[in-house]
Amino acid sequence: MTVTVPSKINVHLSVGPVRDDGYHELTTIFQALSLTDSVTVSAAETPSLHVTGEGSKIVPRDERNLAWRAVDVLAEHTGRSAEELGSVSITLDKGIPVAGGMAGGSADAAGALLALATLWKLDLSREELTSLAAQLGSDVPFALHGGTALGTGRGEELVPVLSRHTFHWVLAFAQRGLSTPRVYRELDRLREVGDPPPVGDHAPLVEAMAWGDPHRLAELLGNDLQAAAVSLRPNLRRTLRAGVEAGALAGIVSGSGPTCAFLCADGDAAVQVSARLSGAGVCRTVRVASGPVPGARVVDPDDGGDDSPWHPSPPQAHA
Ligand SMILES: C[C@](O)(CO)[C@H](O)COP(=O)(O)OP(=O)(O)OC[C@H]1O[C@@H](n2ccc(N)nc2=O)[C@H](O)[C@@H]1O
Ligand SMILES: Nc1ncnc2c1ncn2[C@@H]1O[C@H](COP(=O)(O)OP(=O)(O)OP(=O)(O)O)[C@@H](O)[C@H]1O
Repeated sequence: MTVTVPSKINVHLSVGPVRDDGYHELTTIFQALSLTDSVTVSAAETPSLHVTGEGSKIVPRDERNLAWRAVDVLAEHTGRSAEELGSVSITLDKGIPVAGGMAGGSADAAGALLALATLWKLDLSREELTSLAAQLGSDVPFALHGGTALGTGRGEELVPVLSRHTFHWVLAFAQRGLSTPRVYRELDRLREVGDPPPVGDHAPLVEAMAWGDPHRLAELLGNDLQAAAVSLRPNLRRTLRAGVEAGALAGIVSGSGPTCAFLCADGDAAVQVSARLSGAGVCRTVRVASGPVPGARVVDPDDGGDDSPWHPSPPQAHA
Protein backbone atom coordinates (compact mmCIF):
# COMPACT_ATOMS: atom_id res chain seq x y z
CA MET A 1 0.00 0.00 0.00
CA THR A 2 1.74 3.17 -1.20
CA VAL A 3 0.58 6.75 -0.71
CA THR A 4 2.19 9.85 -2.26
CA VAL A 5 2.07 13.07 -0.29
CA PRO A 6 2.92 16.63 -1.41
CA SER A 7 5.22 19.18 0.17
CA LYS A 8 3.89 22.66 0.95
CA ILE A 9 4.92 26.25 0.85
CA ASN A 10 3.23 29.10 2.67
CA VAL A 11 2.68 31.78 0.02
CA HIS A 12 1.37 33.98 2.84
CA LEU A 13 2.23 33.41 6.50
CA SER A 14 1.04 35.86 9.11
CA VAL A 15 2.13 34.93 12.64
CA GLY A 16 0.09 36.31 15.54
CA PRO A 17 0.96 36.34 19.23
CA VAL A 18 1.87 33.22 21.24
CA ARG A 19 -1.16 31.47 22.75
CA ASP A 20 -1.37 29.96 26.22
CA ASP A 21 -0.61 26.50 24.75
CA GLY A 22 2.71 27.78 23.29
CA TYR A 23 1.52 27.83 19.67
CA HIS A 24 1.22 31.00 17.61
CA GLU A 25 -2.08 31.99 16.04
CA LEU A 26 -1.61 31.86 12.24
CA THR A 27 -3.26 33.09 9.10
CA THR A 28 -1.61 31.30 6.22
CA ILE A 29 -2.23 30.39 2.60
CA PHE A 30 -0.77 26.96 1.91
CA GLN A 31 -0.02 25.62 -1.54
CA ALA A 32 0.76 21.91 -2.10
CA LEU A 33 3.69 21.32 -4.48
CA SER A 34 4.64 18.48 -6.82
CA LEU A 35 7.77 17.69 -4.78
CA THR A 36 6.55 14.60 -2.87
CA ASP A 37 7.40 11.85 -0.38
CA SER A 38 5.96 8.37 -0.72
CA VAL A 39 4.91 6.20 2.18
CA THR A 40 4.60 2.42 1.78
CA VAL A 41 3.10 0.22 4.48
CA SER A 42 2.77 -3.57 4.51
CA ALA A 43 1.84 -6.23 7.04
CA ALA A 44 4.99 -7.66 8.68
CA GLU A 45 6.06 -10.10 11.40
CA THR A 46 7.72 -7.30 13.39
CA PRO A 47 7.29 -3.51 13.16
CA SER A 48 10.01 -1.70 11.20
CA LEU A 49 10.73 1.69 9.63
CA HIS A 50 12.98 2.25 6.61
CA VAL A 51 13.88 5.62 5.10
CA THR A 52 15.40 6.28 1.67
CA GLY A 53 15.95 9.37 -0.49
CA GLU A 54 16.59 13.07 0.21
CA GLY A 55 18.17 13.59 3.65
CA SER A 56 17.22 10.06 4.77
CA LYS A 57 20.37 9.62 6.89
CA ILE A 58 19.22 12.19 9.47
CA VAL A 59 15.60 11.04 9.77
CA PRO A 60 14.84 9.27 13.08
CA ARG A 61 13.89 5.56 12.74
CA ASP A 62 12.06 5.27 16.07
CA GLU A 63 9.00 6.71 17.84
CA ARG A 64 10.30 10.25 17.18
CA ASN A 65 9.36 9.70 13.52
CA LEU A 66 5.94 11.19 12.79
CA ALA A 67 4.99 8.24 10.54
CA TRP A 68 5.67 5.86 13.43
CA ARG A 69 3.56 8.03 15.73
CA ALA A 70 0.72 7.83 13.20
CA VAL A 71 0.48 4.07 13.92
CA ASP A 72 -0.15 4.72 17.63
CA VAL A 73 -2.57 7.60 17.04
CA LEU A 74 -4.63 5.51 14.62
CA ALA A 75 -4.61 2.44 16.88
CA GLU A 76 -5.68 4.53 19.88
CA HIS A 77 -8.54 6.02 17.84
CA THR A 78 -9.88 2.57 16.94
CA GLY A 79 -9.61 1.39 20.56
CA ARG A 80 -7.41 -1.53 19.47
CA SER A 81 -3.70 -2.06 20.11
CA ALA A 82 -1.26 -1.83 17.19
CA GLU A 83 -0.60 -5.59 17.79
CA GLU A 84 -4.30 -6.40 17.36
CA LEU A 85 -4.42 -4.41 14.13
CA GLY A 86 -1.25 -6.16 12.92
CA SER A 87 2.45 -5.22 12.83
CA VAL A 88 3.51 -3.08 9.90
CA SER A 89 6.66 -2.30 8.01
CA ILE A 90 6.82 1.36 6.91
CA THR A 91 9.08 2.67 4.14
CA LEU A 92 9.46 6.42 3.56
CA ASP A 93 10.94 7.51 0.25
CA LYS A 94 11.81 11.15 0.76
CA GLY A 95 11.83 13.81 -1.95
CA ILE A 96 11.03 16.63 0.51
CA PRO A 97 14.06 18.12 2.31
CA VAL A 98 14.32 17.25 6.02
CA ALA A 99 13.79 20.23 8.37
CA GLY A 100 13.45 22.40 5.26
CA GLY A 101 10.21 24.24 6.08
CA MET A 102 8.28 22.22 3.49
CA ALA A 103 6.46 19.94 5.95
CA GLY A 104 8.34 16.74 5.10
CA GLY A 105 7.68 14.97 8.40
CA SER A 106 4.06 16.15 8.30
CA ALA A 107 3.70 14.70 4.79
CA ASP A 108 4.93 11.33 6.05
CA ALA A 109 2.52 11.45 8.99
CA ALA A 110 -0.41 12.19 6.67
CA GLY A 111 0.72 9.50 4.23
CA ALA A 112 1.07 6.92 7.00
CA LEU A 113 -2.41 7.73 8.36
CA LEU A 114 -4.03 7.24 4.96
CA ALA A 115 -1.96 4.15 4.06
CA LEU A 116 -2.65 2.43 7.40
CA ALA A 117 -6.36 3.28 7.38
CA THR A 118 -6.51 1.67 3.91
CA LEU A 119 -4.37 -1.38 4.84
CA TRP A 120 -6.37 -2.04 8.00
CA LYS A 121 -9.65 -1.37 6.13
CA LEU A 122 -10.78 1.19 8.71
CA ASP A 123 -13.85 3.05 7.61
CA LEU A 124 -12.79 6.55 8.65
CA SER A 125 -14.47 9.74 7.52
CA ARG A 126 -12.50 12.66 6.14
CA GLU A 127 -13.25 14.56 9.38
CA GLU A 128 -11.88 11.74 11.55
CA LEU A 129 -8.65 11.50 9.54
CA THR A 130 -8.23 15.28 9.63
CA SER A 131 -8.67 15.38 13.39
CA LEU A 132 -6.11 12.57 13.85
CA ALA A 133 -3.78 14.49 11.53
CA ALA A 134 -4.05 17.61 13.73
CA GLN A 135 -2.94 15.54 16.76
CA LEU A 136 0.30 14.72 14.90
CA GLY A 137 1.22 18.32 13.96
CA SER A 138 -0.11 21.66 12.76
CA ASP A 139 0.89 21.06 9.10
CA VAL A 140 -0.41 17.46 8.89
CA PRO A 141 -4.07 18.25 8.02
CA PHE A 142 -2.91 20.29 5.01
CA ALA A 143 -0.75 17.41 3.75
CA LEU A 144 -3.94 15.29 3.64
CA HIS A 145 -5.95 18.11 2.10
CA GLY A 146 -3.57 19.42 -0.58
CA GLY A 147 -4.47 22.04 -3.20
CA THR A 148 -4.47 25.62 -1.96
CA ALA A 149 -6.02 26.43 1.40
CA LEU A 150 -6.38 29.11 4.04
CA GLY A 151 -5.06 27.83 7.37
CA THR A 152 -6.00 29.42 10.70
CA GLY A 153 -5.73 28.45 14.38
CA ARG A 154 -2.26 26.91 14.70
CA GLY A 155 -2.49 26.12 10.96
CA GLU A 156 -4.72 23.07 11.28
CA GLU A 157 -8.10 24.68 10.50
CA LEU A 158 -8.45 24.66 6.72
CA VAL A 159 -10.71 26.25 4.14
CA PRO A 160 -10.03 25.56 0.44
CA VAL A 161 -9.00 28.56 -1.69
CA LEU A 162 -9.83 28.95 -5.37
CA SER A 163 -6.74 28.35 -7.51
CA ARG A 164 -7.46 27.16 -11.04
CA HIS A 165 -4.00 27.82 -12.44
CA THR A 166 -0.68 26.08 -12.07
CA PHE A 167 2.18 28.12 -10.60
CA HIS A 168 5.82 27.24 -11.26
CA TRP A 169 8.40 27.31 -8.49
CA VAL A 170 12.14 26.77 -8.08
CA LEU A 171 13.25 25.49 -4.68
CA ALA A 172 16.72 26.05 -3.23
CA PHE A 173 17.60 23.50 -0.52
CA ALA A 174 20.11 24.60 2.13
CA GLN A 175 23.06 22.60 3.47
CA ARG A 176 21.51 22.19 6.93
CA GLY A 177 17.92 22.29 8.21
CA LEU A 178 16.37 24.72 10.70
CA SER A 179 14.32 23.76 13.75
CA THR A 180 10.74 25.05 13.52
CA PRO A 181 10.36 25.89 17.28
CA ARG A 182 13.70 27.73 17.16
CA VAL A 183 12.53 29.92 14.27
CA TYR A 184 9.27 30.78 16.08
CA ARG A 185 11.29 31.66 19.21
CA GLU A 186 13.60 33.87 17.12
CA LEU A 187 10.57 35.75 15.76
CA ASP A 188 9.33 36.31 19.34
CA ARG A 189 12.79 37.64 20.25
CA LEU A 190 12.92 39.96 17.22
CA ARG A 191 9.48 41.28 18.14
CA GLU A 192 10.64 42.00 21.71
CA VAL A 193 13.69 43.98 20.61
CA GLY A 194 12.26 45.68 17.51
CA ASP A 195 9.44 45.67 15.08
CA PRO A 196 9.93 43.43 12.03
CA PRO A 197 7.26 44.66 9.57
CA PRO A 198 4.37 42.15 9.49
CA VAL A 199 2.93 40.79 6.24
CA GLY A 200 -0.32 42.50 5.25
CA ASP A 201 -3.79 41.13 4.73
CA HIS A 202 -4.14 37.88 2.76
CA ALA A 203 -7.20 39.01 0.71
CA PRO A 204 -5.28 40.50 -2.27
CA LEU A 205 -3.16 37.36 -2.50
CA VAL A 206 -6.26 35.13 -2.56
CA GLU A 207 -7.54 37.27 -5.43
CA ALA A 208 -4.21 36.95 -7.33
CA MET A 209 -4.41 33.17 -6.87
CA ALA A 210 -7.88 33.11 -8.37
CA TRP A 211 -6.69 35.20 -11.36
CA GLY A 212 -3.75 32.84 -11.82
CA ASP A 213 -1.38 35.71 -12.59
CA PRO A 214 2.12 34.88 -11.29
CA HIS A 215 3.29 38.50 -11.69
CA ARG A 216 0.53 39.73 -9.35
CA LEU A 217 1.12 36.86 -6.94
CA ALA A 218 4.87 37.60 -6.89
CA GLU A 219 4.26 41.10 -5.48
CA LEU A 220 2.15 39.72 -2.66
CA LEU A 221 4.21 36.79 -1.30
CA GLY A 222 4.92 37.31 2.40
CA ASN A 223 6.18 35.31 5.38
CA ASP A 224 6.51 36.67 8.94
CA LEU A 225 8.97 33.86 9.74
CA GLN A 226 11.35 34.99 6.99
CA ALA A 227 13.01 37.68 9.17
CA ALA A 228 13.59 35.08 11.90
CA ALA A 229 14.99 32.46 9.49
CA VAL A 230 17.29 35.09 7.92
CA SER A 231 18.37 36.27 11.38
CA LEU A 232 19.42 32.67 12.22
CA ARG A 233 20.92 32.07 8.75
CA PRO A 234 22.05 35.43 7.32
CA ASN A 235 23.33 33.78 4.12
CA LEU A 236 19.69 33.15 3.09
CA ARG A 237 19.71 36.80 1.99
CA ARG A 238 22.24 35.89 -0.69
CA THR A 239 20.15 32.91 -1.83
CA LEU A 240 17.00 35.06 -2.07
CA ARG A 241 18.86 37.68 -4.09
CA ALA A 242 20.44 35.08 -6.38
CA GLY A 243 17.05 33.58 -7.29
CA VAL A 244 15.72 36.94 -8.43
CA GLU A 245 18.97 37.68 -10.30
CA ALA A 246 18.52 34.29 -12.00
CA GLY A 247 15.17 35.49 -13.39
CA ALA A 248 12.55 34.52 -10.79
CA LEU A 249 9.65 36.95 -10.26
CA ALA A 250 10.13 36.84 -6.47
CA GLY A 251 11.59 34.68 -3.73
CA ILE A 252 10.43 33.78 -0.25
CA VAL A 253 11.65 31.61 2.63
CA SER A 254 9.37 28.57 2.77
CA GLY A 255 7.60 28.31 6.16
CA SER A 256 10.23 28.17 8.89
CA GLY A 257 13.00 27.76 6.27
CA PRO A 258 15.72 27.37 5.28
CA THR A 259 14.42 26.30 1.84
CA CYS A 260 13.85 29.31 -0.44
CA ALA A 261 11.00 29.16 -2.96
CA PHE A 262 11.13 31.24 -6.16
CA LEU A 263 8.01 31.97 -8.18
CA CYS A 264 8.60 31.93 -11.94
CA ALA A 265 6.58 33.25 -14.87
CA ASP A 266 6.02 29.76 -16.40
CA GLY A 267 7.48 26.27 -16.62
CA ASP A 268 10.22 27.22 -19.12
CA ALA A 269 11.31 30.15 -16.95
CA ALA A 270 11.48 27.81 -13.93
CA VAL A 271 13.86 25.46 -15.79
CA GLN A 272 16.07 28.43 -16.76
CA VAL A 273 16.08 29.88 -13.25
CA SER A 274 16.93 26.50 -11.75
CA ALA A 275 19.90 26.05 -14.12
CA ARG A 276 21.25 29.54 -13.32
CA LEU A 277 20.69 29.17 -9.58
CA SER A 278 22.46 25.78 -9.54
CA GLY A 279 25.54 27.52 -10.91
CA ALA A 280 25.40 30.39 -8.40
CA GLY A 281 26.76 28.33 -5.48
CA VAL A 282 24.26 29.69 -2.96
CA CYS A 283 22.54 26.43 -1.97
CA ARG A 284 23.00 22.65 -1.81
CA THR A 285 20.49 21.56 -4.45
CA VAL A 286 17.87 23.12 -6.70
CA ARG A 287 14.53 21.55 -7.69
CA VAL A 288 11.68 22.63 -9.95
CA ALA A 289 8.11 22.08 -8.72
CA SER A 290 4.58 23.21 -9.52
CA GLY A 291 1.39 23.64 -7.58
CA PRO A 292 -1.30 23.29 -6.55
CA VAL A 293 -1.39 19.47 -6.52
CA PRO A 294 -3.74 17.16 -4.59
CA GLY A 295 -3.13 15.97 -1.04
CA ALA A 296 -2.19 12.46 0.12
CA ARG A 297 -3.44 9.76 -2.26
CA VAL A 298 -3.19 6.02 -2.57
CA VAL A 299 -1.16 4.94 -5.60
CA ASP A 300 -2.80 2.23 -7.68
CA PRO A 301 0.04 -0.04 -8.89
CA ASP A 302 -1.93 -0.83 -12.08
CA ASP A 303 -2.55 2.65 -13.41
CA GLY A 304 -0.82 5.02 -11.00
CA GLY A 305 -4.26 6.49 -10.29
CA ASP A 306 -6.19 6.79 -7.07
CA ASP A 307 -8.20 3.97 -5.53
CA SER A 308 -8.29 5.63 -2.15
CA PRO A 309 -11.43 5.12 -0.05
CA TRP A 310 -10.89 8.69 1.06
CA HIS A 311 -10.80 11.27 -1.68
CA PRO A 312 -9.34 14.65 -0.79
CA SER A 313 -11.01 17.69 -2.28
CA PRO A 314 -9.62 18.71 -5.67
CA PRO A 315 -7.17 21.62 -5.70
CA GLN A 316 -9.57 23.92 -7.52
CA ALA A 317 -12.26 23.72 -4.83
CA HIS A 318 -13.36 27.06 -3.37
CA ALA A 319 -14.33 28.59 -0.10
C1 LIG B 1 6.07 26.91 10.03
C2 LIG B 1 4.91 26.06 9.55
O1 LIG B 1 5.38 25.02 8.70
C3 LIG B 1 3.97 26.94 8.72
O2 LIG B 1 2.96 26.18 8.09
C4 LIG B 1 4.13 25.47 10.71
O3 LIG B 1 3.63 26.48 11.56
C5 LIG B 1 4.91 24.43 11.51
O4 LIG B 1 4.06 23.34 11.66
P1 LIG B 1 4.56 21.94 12.28
O5 LIG B 1 5.99 21.70 11.91
O6 LIG B 1 3.53 20.93 11.95
O7 LIG B 1 4.54 22.33 13.80
P2 LIG B 1 4.10 21.49 15.09
O8 LIG B 1 4.78 20.15 15.04
O9 LIG B 1 2.63 21.55 15.27
O10 LIG B 1 4.79 22.38 16.21
C6 LIG B 1 6.20 22.42 16.38
C7 LIG B 1 6.54 23.68 17.14
O11 LIG B 1 6.45 24.83 16.27
C8 LIG B 1 5.94 25.94 16.99
N1 LIG B 1 4.64 26.36 16.41
C9 LIG B 1 4.03 25.60 15.46
C10 LIG B 1 2.82 26.02 14.90
C11 LIG B 1 2.26 27.24 15.36
N2 LIG B 1 1.10 27.70 14.88
N3 LIG B 1 2.88 27.97 16.32
C12 LIG B 1 4.09 27.56 16.84
O12 LIG B 1 4.64 28.23 17.69
C13 LIG B 1 5.79 25.50 18.43
O13 LIG B 1 7.03 25.80 19.07
C14 LIG B 1 5.64 23.99 18.30
O14 LIG B 1 6.05 23.30 19.47
N1 LIG C 1 9.17 11.37 8.69
C1 LIG C 1 10.04 12.34 9.00
N2 LIG C 1 10.75 12.92 8.03
C2 LIG C 1 11.62 13.91 8.34
N3 LIG C 1 11.88 14.34 9.60
C3 LIG C 1 11.17 13.78 10.58
C4 LIG C 1 10.22 12.77 10.33
N4 LIG C 1 9.65 12.43 11.49
C5 LIG C 1 10.23 13.19 12.44
N5 LIG C 1 11.16 14.01 11.92
C6 LIG C 1 11.95 14.97 12.71
O1 LIG C 1 11.33 16.25 12.52
C7 LIG C 1 12.29 17.27 12.30
C8 LIG C 1 11.66 18.28 11.34
O2 LIG C 1 11.58 17.65 10.08
P1 LIG C 1 10.60 18.09 8.92
O3 LIG C 1 11.22 17.57 7.67
O4 LIG C 1 9.21 17.70 9.22
O5 LIG C 1 10.76 19.66 9.04
P2 LIG C 1 10.01 20.81 8.31
O6 LIG C 1 9.73 20.39 6.91
O7 LIG C 1 10.83 22.05 8.51
O8 LIG C 1 8.66 20.93 9.10
P3 LIG C 1 7.53 22.05 8.94
O9 LIG C 1 7.66 22.66 7.57
O10 LIG C 1 6.25 21.26 9.10
O11 LIG C 1 7.79 22.99 10.06
C9 LIG C 1 13.51 16.56 11.72
O12 LIG C 1 14.69 17.19 12.14
C10 LIG C 1 13.41 15.15 12.26
O13 LIG C 1 14.21 14.98 13.41
